[in-house]
Amino acid sequence: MSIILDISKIDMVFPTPKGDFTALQGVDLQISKGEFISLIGHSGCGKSTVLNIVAGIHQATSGGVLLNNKEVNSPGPERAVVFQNHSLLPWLTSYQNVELAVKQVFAKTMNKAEMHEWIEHNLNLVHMSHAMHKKPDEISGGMKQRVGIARALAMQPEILLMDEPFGALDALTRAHMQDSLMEIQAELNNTVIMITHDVDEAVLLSDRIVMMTNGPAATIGEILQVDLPRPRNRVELAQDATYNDYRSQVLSFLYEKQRKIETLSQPESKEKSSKTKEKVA
Ligand SMILES: Nc1ncnc2c1ncn2[C@@H]1O[C@H](COP(=O)(O)OP(=O)(O)OP(=O)(O)O)[C@@H](O)[C@H]1O
Repeated sequence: MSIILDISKIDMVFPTPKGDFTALQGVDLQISKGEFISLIGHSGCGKSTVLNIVAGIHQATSGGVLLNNKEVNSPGPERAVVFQNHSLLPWLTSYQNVELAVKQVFAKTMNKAEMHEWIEHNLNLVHMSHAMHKKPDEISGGMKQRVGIARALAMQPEILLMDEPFGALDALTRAHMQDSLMEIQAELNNTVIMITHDVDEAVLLSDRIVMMTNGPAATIGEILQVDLPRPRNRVELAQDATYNDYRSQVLSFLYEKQRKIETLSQPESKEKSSKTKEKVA
């Protein structure tokens, strides 16, 4: 398969009042077209920093990112980002939120009728046609997240970047969203990088799970290839020995090899790392 994204030897150093802080060191990852990659690691290890560099929001201190052999150094519609908190504009309806993105990308290539059809098509993909004229405060958290995904998909990005997209949802809604995302990806063959704290979510959705070491100077510790046939069914997989073996390998990396040492002098990391544990329990 062809490499679409080349993350090459990335270091990221943030200047802070206490001096330079090396967040990432030597992060190197090549991603093929159509791959679903999860980034997992303890809180604060640098997952969002990696995603933000790929999104073009941050510039790596050294090393760089190539998308289809072109250097990434600013945000662009070919890399759509879905955040945990949907980030819809509250004064616009679901339809209008998607429309805004579509106009940004396709104003020169689509006429009005084509745009209308394309917006409806993408809202349909995430099963939101029935509420497309509602504003964000009139729909549930899961529905808002669906609109955020429709907006990202409607830009026809080369890569979908998802930063804990389902982190704020209840378990049942989360499961529905994961299933929808798997269906959409099977249909569109999107290349996806998703940050998650949820081991089951990572194994269920991914082709590869990229496990990051704890910072400072975090890097990729291990990469797990998930060779489970698709379509994947969560109920059947719960009993599947291979699935459970993958799950154990991720847990072992997080809680044995990269055990997060919590001390009283690190109240913030203590609070943050409990986020990972909750999802795992
Ligand atoms: N702009 C910045 N200036 C200084 N330090 C930063 C900056 N952005 C991130 N960091 C630090 O870099 C490290 C990595 O942060 P990052 O947000 O990428 O971690 P993360 O793995 O995504 O965390 P979480 O899972 O909690 O979202 C952290 O120690 C963080 O405090």
